Amino acid sequence: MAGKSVYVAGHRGMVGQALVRRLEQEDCRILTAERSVDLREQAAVRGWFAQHRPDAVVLAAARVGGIMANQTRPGEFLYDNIAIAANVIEAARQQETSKLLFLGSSCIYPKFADQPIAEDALLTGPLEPTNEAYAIAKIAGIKLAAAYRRQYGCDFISAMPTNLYGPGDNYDADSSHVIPALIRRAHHAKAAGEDSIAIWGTGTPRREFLHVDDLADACVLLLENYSDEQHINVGSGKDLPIGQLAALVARVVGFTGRIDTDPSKPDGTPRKLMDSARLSAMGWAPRIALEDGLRDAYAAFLRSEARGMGVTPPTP
Ligand SMILES: NC(=O)C1=CN([C@@H]2O[C@H](COP(=O)(O)OP(=O)(O)OC[C@H]3O[C@@H](n4cnc5c(N)ncnc54)[C@H](OP(=O)(O)O)[C@@H]3O)[C@@H](O)[C@H]2O)C=CC1
Ligand SMILES: C[C@H]1O[C@H](OP(=O)(O)OP(=O)(O)OC[C@H]2O[C@@H](n3cnc4c(=O)[nH]c(N)nc43)[C@H](O)[C@@H]2O)[C@@H](O)[C@@H](O)C1=O
Repeated sequence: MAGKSVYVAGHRGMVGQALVRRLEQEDCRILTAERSVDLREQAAVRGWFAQHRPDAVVLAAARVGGIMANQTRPGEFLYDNIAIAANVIEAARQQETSKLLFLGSSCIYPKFADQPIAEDALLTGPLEPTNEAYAIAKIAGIKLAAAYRRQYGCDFISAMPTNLYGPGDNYDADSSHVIPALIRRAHHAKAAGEDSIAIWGTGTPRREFLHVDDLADACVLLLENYSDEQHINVGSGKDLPIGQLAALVARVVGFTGRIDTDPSKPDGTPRKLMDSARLSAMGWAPRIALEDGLRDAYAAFLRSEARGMGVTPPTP
């Protein structure tokens, strides 16, 4: 990284913000693009790359959302993510970018893959229907990076993060992932003195969570040390049922009421714990335990609520 220019695509998002925080500790120049550069537009992306010619790219821009957003807006998730991946990867090839890291997601794996899921489970079975569109776009991105390595010799690599959370998350009630949704719901129920909250689905699906700062460390390690076609899993190695997660979030937030389930909402895949042994062998390990990470995320939520209301945030 020393002396290189690194373009963080999607720097306003949760992962992009974490990457910028992490790259600020490196001897590199961070490049970002205005949001007016719509990465779905081929000419805009080509123009930006021709002007800035980054040495390295981390592709953390995507149409992202939780289970409900994925299920109800598959057209956007498929089109936007295919277009963003194709435009950025092709522009990087044209401008001879020396390193590119594409970010996929653990939802690329078959719904009933053996657990923990190793990288070679890709394309061995049917996908989870709630996020099939997003998964297909992400698989296309992995395959494009791999094909460009094979055909053109581009040093393009891919990482598959598990479910992420942390500062800068999306707290929208309908489109968010489970952790920000539960933080928000428990916080507002506590403030309103309500005696219960409901979680979507049955509470039995298991999920593996990783704090976004641990992902940023993994990305820098891969950028500096990894150069191969094989995509790399990035997970914490631990999962838990959503019902238990909800109890943990309630404890962190200080909500003491009942936690009900809402089986009319989708459960999604029953389990997607990844095998991250390849990355561990390179010397990476997560540093942030789930409960500590949830406290950090709740503090960030309080800061963002306070900014919205123009007041000083309370202590969590
Ligand atoms: N969050 C998670 O749990 C996981 C995320 N990932 C991957 O990590 C990456 C980042 O996700 P995350 O940070 O959570 O998502 P966010 O939604 O927080 O950030 C995505 C960023 O991409 C930008 N973006 C979206 N569309 C365009 C576009 N057409 N042109 C320019 N910029 C665009 C968004 O800008 P704007 O908001 O202005 O539209 C936003 O800043 C994605 O590739 C995602 O697939 C992988 C596994 C899990
Ligand atoms: C990262 C990953 O994110 C998405 O997949 P997902 O893992 O299913 O993500 P999720 O965080 O939205 O839900 C996790 C679990 O939690 C349950 N759940 C309970 N209560 C709420 C709730 O209030 N909101 C949400 N969103 N989920 C809830 C929910 O029913 C599910 O069982 C993919 O579409 C895809 O984008 C992807 O790759």
